[in-house]
Amino acid sequence: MPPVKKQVKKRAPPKHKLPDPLKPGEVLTDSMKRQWKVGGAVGQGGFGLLYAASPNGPGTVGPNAEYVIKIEPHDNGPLFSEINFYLRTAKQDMIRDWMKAKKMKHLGVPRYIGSGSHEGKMRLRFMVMERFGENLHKMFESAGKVFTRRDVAMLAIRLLHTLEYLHEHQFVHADIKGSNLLLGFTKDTQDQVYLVDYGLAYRYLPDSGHRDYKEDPRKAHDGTPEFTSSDAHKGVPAARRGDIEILGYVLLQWLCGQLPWEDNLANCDYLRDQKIKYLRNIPSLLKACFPEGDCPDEMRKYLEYTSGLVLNSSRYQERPDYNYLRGLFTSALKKAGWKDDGKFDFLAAKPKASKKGQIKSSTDDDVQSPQKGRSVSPKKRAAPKKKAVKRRSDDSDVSPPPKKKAAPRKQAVKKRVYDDSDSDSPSPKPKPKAAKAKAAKSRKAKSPASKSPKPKAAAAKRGRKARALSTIATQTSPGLMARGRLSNGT
Ligand SMILES: Nc1ncnc2c1ncn2[C@@H]1O[C@H](COP(=O)(O)OP(=O)(O)OP(=O)(O)O)[C@@H](O)[C@H]1O
Repeated sequence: MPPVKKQVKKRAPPKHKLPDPLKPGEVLTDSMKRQWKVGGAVGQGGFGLLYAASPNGPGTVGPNAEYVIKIEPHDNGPLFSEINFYLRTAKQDMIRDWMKAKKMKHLGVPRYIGSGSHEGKMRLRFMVMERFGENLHKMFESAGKVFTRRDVAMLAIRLLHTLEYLHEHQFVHADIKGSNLLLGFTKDTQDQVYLVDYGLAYRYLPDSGHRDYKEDPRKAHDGTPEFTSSDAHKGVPAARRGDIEILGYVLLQWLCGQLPWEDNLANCDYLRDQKIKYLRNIPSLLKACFPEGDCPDEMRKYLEYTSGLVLNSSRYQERPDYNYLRGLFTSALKKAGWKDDGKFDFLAAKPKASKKGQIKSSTDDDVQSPQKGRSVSPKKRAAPKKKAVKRRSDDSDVSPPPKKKAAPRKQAVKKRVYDDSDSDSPSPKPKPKAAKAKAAKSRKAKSPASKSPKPKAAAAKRGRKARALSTIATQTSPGLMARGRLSNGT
């Protein structure tokens, strides 16, 4: 891993505003005239708020309410994009029909429930969603920054189903990562994993046909730095192969603990070059991630497939072979004698559920490594500073934010800064060797030959660091954008 330490110029986040908080008991009426009563706050995004909610009725909204309402100021962009995605892609009957046709019990795409505008002190846009539980990034941290091979295989199968659905409905997600993957809310639904946050979702296949391969440095590096695709690093419109690549990095990180380029997340050109370098030489990527040579075969094959797909610009519009990729993981499970029962090993490492089975919110306490029962200090495990750049899809069925907010080029940028600092100081250095050794031990413990017990140590969860996020919302018009070219290695 080269010790790259280039100076990074950071752009200041664009100005944005958070919505005024809603009062518990406030009633919102959606575009179908259904009324929703707001309960307590359950989350905060970059510049939106989430509340528990129930259909309007007598009494207050309880802690186990089945819905959440996400609100943003009306002239912000991301929620506008998200609602557009949900309306086109995630209507309940669409998802039901797909699952029926594929004989599936679960699909990790949240159903569209409703949306609307609300006039209060400030004009708000809101969306009603099903309520979900804990996110996989927190689970990953609680599990000592490594998931077992069995868990990764079960997750990969579910996520490839989810991506296939999105892709077959003309969209790519473009920001797949643990913090956007939520488990079901109740104990009974914790085998279900939902992909949320469609603020970056992109309609790669509009009615006019698949987008063209066009590099544009001005749009480069959208997404979450460590995971985003080579195409995104070059400013190429997001396509299906990008989601496959991003998922590959996420799975790889879950298995080995840390990606080789996490030493300099602030430098997006470095990340692009590293990813392309390693894609051209998968054995070197595996060596960097698994120094003990214990990379699961299914992961190696997944990466080899991804490399072929991504490094060849003539395969930009290709439909990924979801069956082949899922088959890698189902065969691995079968070969090892593991059942795909959705009973994730990492759940055994998670703090106890509350009385009614809901997952408790996280704390900033130390996290115990379930594999070793060892405590890992928060300092060592602090996430490096990361930010995701978001650009809105340009097809919409909902009324767009007002034009006064639009930038001249009609493009939306949703910029996310993890951690509460926006300083230019370099990211905290990860500890590659320790993480890799831990990951190797965990993989061994879960190898087909061994039958080690599931981790029992109750792990306290750490709270996520505060985030700052900004958006300028506008309409994107790729045809108007100038076409720059970077060396792309294709
Ligand atoms: N349906 C849901 N049920 C429960 N919690 C949710 C749901 N959707 C999102 N959350 C949680 O709310 C928080 C913010 O949600 P989300 O990521 O969608 O917002 P955002 O504005 O896109 O934020 P960011 O992109 O900065 O993460 C996250 O912590 C997420 O885990």
